[in-house]
Amino acid sequence: MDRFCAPVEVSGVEYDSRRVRRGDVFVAMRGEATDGNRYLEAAIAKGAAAVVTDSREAYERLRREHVSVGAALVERGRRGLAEFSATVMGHPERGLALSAVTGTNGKTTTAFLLEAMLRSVGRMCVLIGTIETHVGDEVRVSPHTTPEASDTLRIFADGVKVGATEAVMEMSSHALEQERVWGLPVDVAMFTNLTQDHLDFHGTMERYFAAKVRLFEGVGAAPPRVAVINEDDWWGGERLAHSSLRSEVMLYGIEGGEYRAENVVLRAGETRFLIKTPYGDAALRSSLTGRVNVYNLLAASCAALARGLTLEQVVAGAAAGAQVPGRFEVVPSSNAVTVVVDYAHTDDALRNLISLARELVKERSGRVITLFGCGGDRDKTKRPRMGRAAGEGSDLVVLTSDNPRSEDPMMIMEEALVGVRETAARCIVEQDRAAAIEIAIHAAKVGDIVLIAGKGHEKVQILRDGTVPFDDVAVAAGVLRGIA
Ligand SMILES: CC(=O)N[C@H]1[C@@H](OP(=O)(O)OP(=O)(O)OC[C@H]2O[C@@H](n3ccc(=O)[nH]c3=O)[C@H](O)[C@@H]2O)O[C@H](CO)[C@@H](O)[C@@H]1O[C@H](C)C(=O)N[C@@H](C)C(=O)N[C@H](CCC(=O)O)C(=O)O
Ligand SMILES: Nc1ncnc2c1ncn2[C@@H]1O[C@H](COP(=O)(O)OP(=O)(O)OP(=O)(O)O)[C@@H](O)[C@H]1O
Ligand SMILES: N[C@H](CCC[C@H](N)C(=O)O)C(=O)O
Ligand SMILES: [Mg+2]
Repeated sequence: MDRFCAPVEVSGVEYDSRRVRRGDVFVAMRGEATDGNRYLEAAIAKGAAAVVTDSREAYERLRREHVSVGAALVERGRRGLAEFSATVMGHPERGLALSAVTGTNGKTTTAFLLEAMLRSVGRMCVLIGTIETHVGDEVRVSPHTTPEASDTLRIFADGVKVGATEAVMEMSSHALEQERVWGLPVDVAMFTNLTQDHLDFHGTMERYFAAKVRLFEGVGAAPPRVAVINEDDWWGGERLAHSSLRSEVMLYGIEGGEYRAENVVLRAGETRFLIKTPYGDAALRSSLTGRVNVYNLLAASCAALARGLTLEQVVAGAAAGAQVPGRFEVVPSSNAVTVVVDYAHTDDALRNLISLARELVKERSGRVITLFGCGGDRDKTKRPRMGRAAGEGSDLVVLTSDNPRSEDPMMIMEEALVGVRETAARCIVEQDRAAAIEIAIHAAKVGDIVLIAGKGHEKVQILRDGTVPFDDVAVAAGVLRGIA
């Protein structure tokens, strides 16, 4: 890396020219949609004191045309962003013990559970993930599941300031691949599972897996001290656990694993099992619903043990962990129809969700009605797979829009319909999500369950013409009130 060629005092580090403030270092990075180097002048006009760039051409231009602005050339923008941010902020990452979770599904839930366990023994935490960001008791919005390094470090710094000692964060495959997490010293790393998603970005399952594996190799930092891995998942048990890990390994599962759930009892609003560990066994109870949450509870329990909690503290913390917004969230109603909002947006998650619903309605001979859509500007190959998964277990499918983003919603639904048509399920297609929710709930009879999948906690719908407020729980509650 070339050194700054002008002596500068800097106040902060920023990678988006639109957010630069006077005295900041602007890190210009080449991206997929655009190139931060196009915005050098904009950043300087806003008062950038120095520019770090990953483009030699831009660096030369800076030295010629902006002699009063500091300049540095780095090989990779995101690494530069992480390293400059950590230096400027005085290394807040060193003040927190970091637990990180990756995997296709279950990251948010596992992170919430671990945070609840750590809090239950009085440890103050930072939490970074899809739904929201926590700095101790303060709740902030999360624009991304895993932020860029400068944003993460700022959150960490705020956490350290208010006395946090632990951080729990989701590390998405995008973030691992792009090295948004460069230099973060992970103490405990968790792998939940790998099933198909994001192939638009990663291309193949092997490359998607390779991105997840980076968490266990260390991204610009030492490998994690402890690796917590789902042994029942093929990619976890057969591949990751057998790779050359340099961490202490904790394997969990229901079928396998040294940390194992036995005598599993699943009911609506209650999950109980015996957690068997090398430290002894304990009865664990949680208000979360479904087999997938047994896995999330096991992952969080292993991580909490690795962070020094006793098994008694872990089970007490699991009992204290509350509902995760938009994850098997039952919409309150006085009606005899059960309506559930869930964030299932892959075929695997839909299949798990539907089989859980099927179990729950079995005794009362109810039907399963599944509403879903597929996100635009995301993996197209998962659309027919999601359609097939929805159709296979449901009595009725209501196919609608999720977040179409820049795409034509009708085209997205056509692609999903291909999969539904391979099954025997009856299918109603309604592009307007609110109208579709109404159709699904009105189609339900006493004893039925209506699954509203895909958007979970989200409070907006992203359409081609803009982003509009939208909340599955609120819409469903409104429909239920209307028929109460
Ligand atoms: C595919 C992807 O991950 N893209 C993210 C990535 O974009 P990129 O590297 O291609 O950057 P770019 O948009 O080309 O811009 C290049 C640079 O120019 C800068 N810029 C751009 C415009 C401008 O006016 N000024 C300026 O300085 C940008 O800030 C950036 O530094 O870096 C950008 C800056 O942080 C993100 O906004 C962008 O998220 C897009 C919007 C996105 O939708 N990301 C999703 C897919 C994502 O990351 N999701 C995962 C969770 C997925 C999951 O596991 O389910 C997540 O961690 O949130
Ligand atoms: N351990 C699990 N295994 C499989 N499916 C799961 C698991 N946990 C949750 N799910 C399903 O996946 C959905 C999303 O769960 P969660 O938000 O915890 O995952 P995530 O990995 O954070 O997802 P995202 O990458 O979109 O943020 C849930 O609503 C549920 O349907
Ligand atoms: N983190 C995931 C969330 C998908 C949620 C679903 N509602 C959609 O918009 O596809 C993604 O960005 O792919
Ligand atoms: Mg998440």
